[in-house]
Amino acid sequence: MTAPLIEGQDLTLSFGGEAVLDHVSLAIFAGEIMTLIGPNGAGKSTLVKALLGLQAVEGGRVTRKPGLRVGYVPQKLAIDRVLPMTVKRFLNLTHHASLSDRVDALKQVGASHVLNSQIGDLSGGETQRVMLARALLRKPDLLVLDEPTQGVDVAGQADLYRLIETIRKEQGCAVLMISHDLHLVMAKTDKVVCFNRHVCCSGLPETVRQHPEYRSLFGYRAADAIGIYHHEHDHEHDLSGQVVGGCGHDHSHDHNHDHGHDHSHSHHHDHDASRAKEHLNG
Ligand SMILES: Nc1ncnc2c1ncn2[C@@H]1O[C@H](COP(=O)(O)OP(=O)(O)OP(=O)(O)O)[C@@H](O)[C@H]1O
Repeated sequence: MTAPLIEGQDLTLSFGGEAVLDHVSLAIFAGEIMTLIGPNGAGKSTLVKALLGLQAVEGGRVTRKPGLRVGYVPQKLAIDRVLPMTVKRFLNLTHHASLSDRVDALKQVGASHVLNSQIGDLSGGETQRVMLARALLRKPDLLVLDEPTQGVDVAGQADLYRLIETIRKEQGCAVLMISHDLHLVMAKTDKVVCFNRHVCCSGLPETVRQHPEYRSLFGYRAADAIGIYHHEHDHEHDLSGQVVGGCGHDHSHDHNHDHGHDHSHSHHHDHDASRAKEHLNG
């Protein structure tokens, strides 16, 4: 097997005494689309930064292929949107690219029309495309996208995932993404890593969607992503609604766990089923 582009082995890191990376091992290989999913505060962005060498870890080792070129689109735009700046100029900020390269990069992401627009005037979808174009100017072996569809409406989200797939095909680059769009991820990813401070489960989307830890983390949204409703509980909740057992560490974070009542036994939830259907229909 060829060497991975990036490999993290047994990574550990704590913030304020709380483990954010708890013995995490992960490898990303050339040409694959890998998506990290997990609840808010699960440590996904921290893991990505650790893999890119932007965040120091306390234990473990990160190995990157020598000469690896990475195009990284972070979660938060580090530019002042009030500052007057055209897209043309923005694309030239971090490294100089010829005008024709900038025009080509915008064409690749279907955003040629914004070349002379002000950054602050772009829609959510256009902003994400410009950020992608900027990452592509590095001719990356690996594109790293932290929530590429933030600020983008539902129809636009599907378009963006299609675009990412096309870019992967045309450029032959690997893609490492963080996403909350479960159903789209399940359709457009080679490998899914379900993450909550440690790797809960990983593999093909079909494999992960069968996994009890995936279901326990995402509740009815997991069913939404599957397209059928069949919810089995493999874990229990304590009185405050925290998950006991299963993948759920005892964090004070939102687990996206949408159960307001106690159910410490295994059964099917009709009310959640109808909500999942509503979600699917609407
Ligand atoms: N530099 C830092 N110093 C202290 N705490 C941090 C730092 N970076 C992240 N954290 C904390 O670590 C935890 C994980 O954060 P992280 O942003 O990695 O989660 P995430 O899974 O990407 O979340 P989200 O889905 O909400 O973006 C959070 O509790 C966060 O507050």
